[in-house]
Amino acid sequence: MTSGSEDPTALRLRSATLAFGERTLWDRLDLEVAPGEFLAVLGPNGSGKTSLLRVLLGLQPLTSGSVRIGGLPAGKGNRRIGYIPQQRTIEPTLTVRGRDLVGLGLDGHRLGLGLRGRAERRRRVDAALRSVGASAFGDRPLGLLSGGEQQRLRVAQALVGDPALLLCDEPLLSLDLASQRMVSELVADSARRKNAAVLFVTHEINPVLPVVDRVLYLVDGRFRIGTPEEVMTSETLSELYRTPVQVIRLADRILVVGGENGAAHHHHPAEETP
Ligand SMILES: Nc1ncnc2c1ncn2[C@@H]1O[C@H](COP(=O)(O)OP(=O)(O)OP(=O)(O)O)[C@@H](O)[C@H]1O
Repeated sequence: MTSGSEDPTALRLRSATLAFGERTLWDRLDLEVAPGEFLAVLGPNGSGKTSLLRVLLGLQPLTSGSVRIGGLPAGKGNRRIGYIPQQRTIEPTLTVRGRDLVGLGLDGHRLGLGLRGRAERRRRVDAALRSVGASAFGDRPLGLLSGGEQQRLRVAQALVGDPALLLCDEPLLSLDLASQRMVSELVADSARRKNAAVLFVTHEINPVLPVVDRVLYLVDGRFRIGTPEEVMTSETLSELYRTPVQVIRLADRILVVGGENGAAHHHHPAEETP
């Protein structure tokens, strides 16, 4: 846990509202996330998931309310935050190596430019590559790696600076089911080891279900926060979507049928289990 003088919460939103013009993305959101906690952020397209991460990164001011990261106001370049941005395809011609990408996660960390600093930088990058099982391909050009391998490196980049808060924006998109599980577990294990809190934006709860502590579900300005058992019910989701939604539990999976976003659960064929 954190020392006594620090804020015991990794992040705290109080009555946080974000609106663009007439459109309110979320209204009076109260959220506290503890160190080591894994929060999945769910919701249909345009419900404000990415905007929430941008607020925490200090890139987007709130319309009203307050935000604190480890007790401090959100601000740009916060080294306590690790960030996995929404995935872009890496050009196959990109010759930058994985370890260079991971090293970018140390920019802004004052390790010095001398020999000592360079050695320390290398030691940390090597450790981060090892922690995601990427040592074998860390020296290969990024563009030639598979989606799952690239995603491991993005996780390593986000973790190399030892963040207290890890923000992940749909890191599972376009990965096959096995890679989705692998990346989810990697993020959860690494964060838990360092007692870092995780906000994990995803369309699909199933790959993260085994590691999720709580869910924040955003729909059209409304939201619910709770354990998956509390939030992922027909009653709660029907209320949120204001239309009948059926939640079906099938073995260890949750199927959501109906709701304006019902189809979103089938947008990404890679996410479906045979
Ligand atoms: N700076 C801005 N000015 C005006 N509108 C914005 C701004 N930033 C985001 N929006 C709008 O807010 C809405 C929410 O966007 P956001 O990217 O947060 O949604 P999301 O839940 O992450 O969606 P997706 O699942 O599609 O990624 C969108 O309709 C977007 O166009």
